[in-house]
Amino acid sequence: MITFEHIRKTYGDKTAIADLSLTIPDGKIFGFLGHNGAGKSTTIKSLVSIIQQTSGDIIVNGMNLTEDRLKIKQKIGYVPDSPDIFLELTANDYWNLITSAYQVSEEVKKARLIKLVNLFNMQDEVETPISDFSHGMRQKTIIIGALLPDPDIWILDEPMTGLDPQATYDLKQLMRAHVQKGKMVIFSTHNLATAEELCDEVAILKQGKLVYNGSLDKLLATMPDASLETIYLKMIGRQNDSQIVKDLEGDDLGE
Ligand SMILES: Nc1ncnc2c1ncn2[C@@H]1O[C@H](COP(=O)(O)OP(=O)(O)OP(=O)(O)O)[C@@H](O)[C@H]1O
Repeated sequence: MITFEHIRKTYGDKTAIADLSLTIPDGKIFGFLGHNGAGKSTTIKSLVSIIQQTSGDIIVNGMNLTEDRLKIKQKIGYVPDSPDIFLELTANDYWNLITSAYQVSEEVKKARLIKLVNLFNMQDEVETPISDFSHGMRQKTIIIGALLPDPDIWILDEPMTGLDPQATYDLKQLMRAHVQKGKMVIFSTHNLATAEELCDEVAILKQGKLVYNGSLDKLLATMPDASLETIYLKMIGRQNDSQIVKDLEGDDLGE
């Protein structure tokens, strides 16, 4: 279980997250939703120790992140929001870097690497520099790296961006299988159809504040027959968007 207790993060005068408290249970797929700049990546980066919160505590399986950073990091597999890292390395060099940082045994590495590389259809690209990859291939390389050490907690910041339909399908299957083992998957997405299909629990952020946190089913039950997109936009979207579209494109919208 992960608990955020009154987390606040400021960048200079700007408050990116304001007094965020929520609980992420084991055995569930947990989705962070919110408009651009809502604070999803800031929340995720605090959890994976890329940045440090200005105040508040993050508790992971009973350990305080500030006190047990390394122990907690060993349990986490993280896919950042941009796959444009370590561009000079080949895919294989990158995976070797990850497995040595996580002290993954050669046996585990071999067994998992072959399966993941085959699953994501990267067999012919193992020795290619990441700089030569398309966006989706870079994304697959990072996902394989994150999952190689077999971490308990998966934290994926917009993981489907740029993935082809097959890789998206496969990743969704992996996410479901991981939580079925009682483990944890946390991800952020702008794709509300994907969130509706995958998430057990969601946190919806607006300008750094929590608008909803809880079961997706309960949220959907607030408006029977409405999609998550409809509910989400009602909660935090503009009310006058159709007028703006008409102003931009005229009245001939085929409505
Ligand atoms: N390094 C930084 N310096 C200053 N401000 C930052 C920095 N990183 C993020 N912010 C600000 O913090 C707020 C939250 O940003 P964050 O990246 O967490 O949003 P997000 O929900 O992940 O957005 P997106 O969906 O666009 O990726 C934004 O207002 C952003 O401008």
